Amino acid sequence: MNVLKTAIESVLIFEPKLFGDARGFFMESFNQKIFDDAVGGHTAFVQDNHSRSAKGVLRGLHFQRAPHAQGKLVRCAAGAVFDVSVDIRRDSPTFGQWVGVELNAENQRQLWIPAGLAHGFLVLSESADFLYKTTDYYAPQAEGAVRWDDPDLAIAWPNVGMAPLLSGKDAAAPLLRDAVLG
Ligand SMILES: Cc1cn([C@H]2C[C@H](O)[C@@H](COP(=O)(O)OP(=O)(O)O[C@H]3O[C@H](C)C(=O)[C@H](O)[C@H]3O)O2)c(=O)[nH]c1=O
Repeated sequence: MNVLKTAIESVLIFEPKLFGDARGFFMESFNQKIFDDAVGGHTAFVQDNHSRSAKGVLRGLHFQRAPHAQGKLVRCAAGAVFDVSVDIRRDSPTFGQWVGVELNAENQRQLWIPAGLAHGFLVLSESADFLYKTTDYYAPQAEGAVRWDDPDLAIAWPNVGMAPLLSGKDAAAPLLRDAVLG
């Protein structure tokens, strides 16, 4: 497992080792010891999620407020997505900065998004199966969202030849300054 740092402290890219042969491939998609060593301490996951989306679907930018903030270890098992993490921690030196990385079934890359950051992704392939582990349970009463196209964030979403397909919730999401500072 190769671990890469990003522009946001503690947001990490994991590149698992794929063992290919005539049958296909094998990889360890999660190893608790490797993960804990990489993030610097034991991290317990309590929930696994799986969503499937068509091309052009954009889910996000979402977060759960404390004390229900979720750390997320995300990957794209089939297809390809542009995955984004945004630092919305008001006291962070990288507040308002974002990291974007393509996760796909070829590279099987994973992104670690610590609790307190917002997360979203745009589907690049005809369909994408998105799997992730979370460090806390779903708490809809604590859910927050930030607009995917917030001009202060200026996220460089790839052009997939269509307007993003959003849920009603995401289409109505507030700007970061209203979601977090307001
Ligand atoms: C997240 C979640 C949702 N649900 C139910 C609630 C709704 O009836 C349905 C769809 O929920 P939602 O539209 O919020 O799903 P996404 O838009 O994929 O939300 C996720 O998208 C971004 C990318 C994230 O990082 C979060 O994990 C999460 O906010 O699943 C559950 O039962 N449990 C859950 O943990």
